[in-house]
Amino acid sequence: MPICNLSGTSCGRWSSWMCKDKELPPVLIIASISILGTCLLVWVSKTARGKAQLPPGPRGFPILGYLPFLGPNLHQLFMELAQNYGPIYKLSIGQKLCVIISSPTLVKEIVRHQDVTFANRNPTIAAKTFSYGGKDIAFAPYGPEWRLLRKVFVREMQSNANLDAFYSLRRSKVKKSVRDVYGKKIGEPVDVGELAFLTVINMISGMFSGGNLGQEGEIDIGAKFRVAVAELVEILGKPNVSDFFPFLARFDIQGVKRKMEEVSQRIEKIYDHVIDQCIKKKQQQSGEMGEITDRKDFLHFLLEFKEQDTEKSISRQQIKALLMDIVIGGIDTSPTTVEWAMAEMMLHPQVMKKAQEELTNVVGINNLVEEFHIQELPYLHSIVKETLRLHPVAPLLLPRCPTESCNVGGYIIPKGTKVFLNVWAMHRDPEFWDYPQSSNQRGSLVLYLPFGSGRRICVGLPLGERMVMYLLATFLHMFNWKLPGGANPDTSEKLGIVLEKSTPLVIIPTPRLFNLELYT
Ligand code: HEM
Repeated sequence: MPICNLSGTSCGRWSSWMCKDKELPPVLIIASISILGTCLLVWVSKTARGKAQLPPGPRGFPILGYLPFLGPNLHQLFMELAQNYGPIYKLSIGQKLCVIISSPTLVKEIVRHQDVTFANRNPTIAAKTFSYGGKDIAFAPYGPEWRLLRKVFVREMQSNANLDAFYSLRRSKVKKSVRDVYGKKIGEPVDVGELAFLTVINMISGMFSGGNLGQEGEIDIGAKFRVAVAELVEILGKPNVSDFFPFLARFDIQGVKRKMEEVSQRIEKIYDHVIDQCIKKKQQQSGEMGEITDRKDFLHFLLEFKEQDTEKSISRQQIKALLMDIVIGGIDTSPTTVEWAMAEMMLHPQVMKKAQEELTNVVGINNLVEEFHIQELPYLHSIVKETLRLHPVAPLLLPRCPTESCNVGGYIIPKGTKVFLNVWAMHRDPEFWDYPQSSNQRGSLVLYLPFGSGRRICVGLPLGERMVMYLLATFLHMFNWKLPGGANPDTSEKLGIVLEKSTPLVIIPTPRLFNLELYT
């Protein structure tokens, strides 16, 4: 075929050498096609390599995406979807692009190799509202302010010395709960989760008020505080359509922002009162003694940083946001873990018996458990570890959000995507764990992350562990427990702000120690 005819024009300067006799030899045509084809292949494969694709994932409806298919237990649904779409997949929820990751290798990629890129959160409107737009630790963007708050929290407030200094306070709250059970509940059904919750909220509010309010003030404020915190947690756990369709945010259709503002203001008033009392006491003490030498409560530490006239100074608003973190991070996580551990032990009475034997050996049958005993209770430690493997309170951690588009497992994750790390699925993966028979792990790839990992790892880990161990040890050492009617406890889950038991564990205590004076 005369090539020049293809263009429909006469041969110009460039083609004149080809067009001598108006036809190309077949060998030249084949060679040209091969060269062109090879170039095209190289170009296509280079472009494909350079431009990674989004991960695969289910389609969902137009506009709504996968929203209509979501249920309350996202962690379970996400694990089921992983069976179809693999360890990394995407979902559109309304206008929000989400990526779910559930393999140890890819999770490591996020929390270790690309930790800085993924060190941001994607807070919901409710979370932004109670944290003054992300002035706290949990929702602050990764940067100098977040670093300063974390440093203060980890090095000063959660240092071993400071946690030890608060032991007498924790001890008095635990003793009070034992007294209450012994006084009113022997032989009666007890809601263990509620018992643990009340003990922990008393410990935590005592730790930041440091006894500045006096007995009556604490009881009065404690009651108001408990009600407000319960409301706040409920609002925080509810899905909000404005989070998935940001253009609706201004209408606040479900009233989530309004309700959160209202309850946050109530809590803020309590904080303001406690902060003022603390400032007053601090001034009195420094007037009397020049320097405060006794134990420092959380607020003392924070106020010291507030007074510094340097870039290390913390504002009153940041102090209140941080107190919110302590409350929200602390009061639901530890009691829920205690409740799960007790439920698992009710299902496996031989485990409870062994834990009680360990306590008898270490503590003594006529002594109270003290926090220093905790280090000598390896069996109880392994029960807590196994509980957090099976029932991590944050099964999807707190979602991460990349600050720039990046590549994970050969797929692109665009900037601003909400990234869920499904540790719940990882903790139960039969490829890595001999579940459910035992917690034996196979291979070195296993990841166990109930407290998260990387820069955003749980900042309250030392306090959380102490509270869980101390409470569990006390409940097991002081009482024998049985199920009403002998029925096995239900272990189905409900994901709210934390992964709770869907029905509360209600069990009956009887005293275990001979010396009944220890209960009063
Ligand atoms: C059994 C107890 C606890 C468990 C299982 C737990 C678990 C977690 C998890 C999984 C995260 C997310 C980590 C990540 O994204 O990688 C987290 C973050 C956090 N936790 Fe805990 N937590 C516990 C107790 C506490 C306590 C007692 C406090 C406060 C006193 C606390 C305060 C926080 C804060 C402020 C963050 C956000 C850290 C950041 O974004 O930099 N937690 N926790």
